[in-house]
Amino acid sequence: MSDAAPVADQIQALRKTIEHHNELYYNQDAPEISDLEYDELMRRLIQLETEYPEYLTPDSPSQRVGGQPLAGFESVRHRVPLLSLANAYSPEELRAFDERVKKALGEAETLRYVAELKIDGLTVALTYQDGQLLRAATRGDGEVGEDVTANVRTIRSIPLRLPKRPLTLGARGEIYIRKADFEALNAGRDPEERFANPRNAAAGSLRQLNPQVTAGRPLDAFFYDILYVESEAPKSQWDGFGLLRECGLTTNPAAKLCADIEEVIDFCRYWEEHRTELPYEIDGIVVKVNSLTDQARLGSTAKAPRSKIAFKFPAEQVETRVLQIAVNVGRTGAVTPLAFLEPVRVAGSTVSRATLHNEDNVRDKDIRVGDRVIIQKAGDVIPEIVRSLPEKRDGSERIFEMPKSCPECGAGLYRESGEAVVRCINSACPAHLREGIIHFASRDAMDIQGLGEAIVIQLIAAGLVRDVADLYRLQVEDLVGLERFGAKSAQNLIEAITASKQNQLSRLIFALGIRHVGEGAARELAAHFGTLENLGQADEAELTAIPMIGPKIAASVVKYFQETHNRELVAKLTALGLNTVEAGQEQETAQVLAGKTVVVTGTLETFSRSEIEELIRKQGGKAAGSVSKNTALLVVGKDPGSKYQKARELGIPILDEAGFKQVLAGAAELPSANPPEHG
Ligand SMILES: NC(=O)c1ccc[n+]([C@@H]2O[C@H](COP(=O)([O-])OP(=O)(O)OC[C@H]3O[C@@H](n4cnc5c(N)ncnc54)[C@H](O)[C@@H]3O)[C@@H](O)[C@H]2O)c1
Ligand SMILES: [Zn+2]
Repeated sequence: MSDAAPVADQIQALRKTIEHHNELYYNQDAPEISDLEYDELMRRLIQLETEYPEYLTPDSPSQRVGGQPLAGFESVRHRVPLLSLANAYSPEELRAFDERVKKALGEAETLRYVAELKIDGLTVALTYQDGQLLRAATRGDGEVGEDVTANVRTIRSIPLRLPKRPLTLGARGEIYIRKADFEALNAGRDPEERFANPRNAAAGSLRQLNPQVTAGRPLDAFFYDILYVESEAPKSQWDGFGLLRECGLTTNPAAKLCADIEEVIDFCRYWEEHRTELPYEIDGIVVKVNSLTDQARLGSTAKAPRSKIAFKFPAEQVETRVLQIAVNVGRTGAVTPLAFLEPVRVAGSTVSRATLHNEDNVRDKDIRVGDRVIIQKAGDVIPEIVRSLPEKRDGSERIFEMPKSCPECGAGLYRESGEAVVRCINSACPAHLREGIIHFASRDAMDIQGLGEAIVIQLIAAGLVRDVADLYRLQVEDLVGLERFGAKSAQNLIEAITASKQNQLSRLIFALGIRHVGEGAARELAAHFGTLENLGQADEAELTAIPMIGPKIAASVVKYFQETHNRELVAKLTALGLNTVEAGQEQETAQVLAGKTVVVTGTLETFSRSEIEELIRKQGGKAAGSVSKNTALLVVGKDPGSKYQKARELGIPILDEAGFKQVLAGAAELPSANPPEHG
C-alpha cells in the first residue's frame, strides 16, 4: 500500500481547494474560478473517492450541498431538504441517466421527462401558511438556510398572499437578475465593486442584511418545484407548474414535457444554441422524471435526487489575438500577468482582457504576444485563455518575460518557494498602498461609499494618505481643493469615513487585508476573540483550534501582528476611535462560558453541531475542534469519537448533553478538572 499516502494527500488537497472555492462562491458571492473549472475539480474528487472508497468521509464536499448559512441571518431548518443536482456533460451521460432510471423503476411505460431551463441564479424556498407568505429561505447547506423573508418580500413578482386559495405549501424556485439589469446595476458601481456575473449579483442582492438595499435591486424569480402541499398535491412535475401558476408564482415558459430522453437531448441542443437570446442567463437544462410517485421511488443520495439531472452547457470558446501582455500589482504585492485581447463577443459579452494567473501558466500554455488564442468564458466569470494556436504564428510573436522588478516601484520581485506568484514585497510600494486602501474601503470590508479607485489615487498623489489610518484624519478642507470635489461631495466622503468607524469588528479584520483572511475567516475570528486586541495576542495553537481556521490562516494572522508597523497601524486605528469590539461581547455580563474553550464530540439529541457551537459562542465560549490541555469542557453525545478518550487522559471535565444544558441554563456550575487518567 505504498501509493496510498499520495492518494490520500491528493484527496485532501482537492477537498481543501474545493472548500476554498465553496466559501468564495456560496458565502462571499465572489468566485475566483469558472463553474466549469470548479466542476472539473469536483469530478476529480468524486473519481478518486469512487476508486478509493476507504477515503470517503461524510464531511467531504462531494457529500455535501452548498455552503454554510451566514452568521448575520437567522437560520431556518428546511422542512424538506433542498438538495443539489448531479451533472451530465454530454448526450451519452443523459442516456446513461435514462438507463439508470429505467433500471430502477423497471420499464415503466409511462416514463416521461420534464426538461427545464437551468436558470443561473440562487435557490429560494418559500413557505406559505394558509395562503400567507410566512418565510423565504436560501438553500444554505440544504438542511439549514438563511432567513431572507424581509428581502424576498421586496420582490414584486412574489405574492405575499396566494391569490386563489389559502393553501399551505412550500415552493422552490430560482431568484435571478436579467442580463440587461445586471449590466445597468454594474455600470452604476465602482469598478472594483462590480459583480462578476448575474448570479453573484442576485446572490449578493438577496443576502443583504438591509432589505432596503434588496428592494433597490432588480430581482425576479421563477418557481419550479412544489416541496410539499397540505392538500390537492399534484401528481407530476408538469402538473406542479399548473399549481404554482395558480398560486401566482411565475414558472418558466420554456419548460417542456418530453416523451423520451432523445426529445430531452434535442431540447438541450436547441437551448445550447439559443441561450444567448434569452434575457437571463442559463447554465444548462434540468431534466426531471415527470411522475412524482416515480421521483419518490427513485429517492436520493446525500447530495442529489436520482430522478433529476442537470445537463451543463460547455463553455463557449472563440478565437482571438493577444495584443499585449501587461502586469498588474495587487494588494498583497502579487504581480500577475494580464492579456489584452482583440475584442470579441463570447457568451453574450465583449471581452478584451483575460487573466493569465501567473508566469508558469503563461509558459505552460506557451502564450506569446501576438498569438492567436482560444479563449473561453463560462456563461459569466472572468474569461481565460484555454490555449494558443502555434500553427498560426508568423514569426512576429514575442515570448513574454516576467519583469524582474516591480513596474510600480522598481523594487526587485520575489517568488516564495512553492508559490506560483511573484511579489513585490516593498511595503512602501505605491501599488500596495493603493490596492490596500481600495480593499479597506470596499463594499465587503469597511464599505466606505464614494472612496473608489480614482479618489484613492488622488488622495495618495496629494500626499494626504500614507496609510488607512490617515483616512480618519481627513478634513473637509483637505478635500475641497482637489479635483472632482465640491463642498457637498467632500462632506459626504468625510461622513462616510466617519460612519465606518462604527462597523462590526469582522469588517475591520477583513479590511486590514491580512493574507488568507477572507470574510468568512474574519467573522470567525471576530466571534471567537471578541476584540482586536485579543486577536493580536493569539498564538497559532489558539487560532487553529477554531474550526474554520487552518494553519495557513493562523500563521498569517500571527505574522501580521508580529510586524511592528502593523501593530502601530492597529494602535492608530484604535486611538482614532474605530470600533474594535465585537457587538454583544461587551454588554452581556453573565456569560457562563466566558473565555472557555469547549469541544463537542458525538451526536447530540437536541442540537445540530452548528446550533451548539452558536450557543457556546453566545455564552462567551469558543467552540474548538480538538481536545488539548486548554480545553475547559468536553460535551459528549452519542457515539463519541477519540476526543472522549483524549479528554479523559488529560483530565478535562466532561459533561453529557443534559448536564451541559443545565450549565447553559445556569442551573449547574461548570465542573472542574478531573484527575488525569493514565494508560
Ligand atoms: N466557481 C466556483 O468557484 C464554484 C464554487 C462552488 C460551486 N460552483 C457551482 O455551483 C454548482 C454547484 O452548485 P449547486 O449545488 O447549486 O448545483 P447546480 O448549480 O449544479 O444545480 C442545482 C441548482 O440549480 C438551480 N436551478 C435552476 N433552475 C432549476 C430548475 N429548473 N430546476 C431545479 N433546479 C434549478 C437551483 O438553484 C439548484 O439549487 C457547481 O456545479 C458549480 O458549477 C462554482
Ligand atoms: Zn512595488
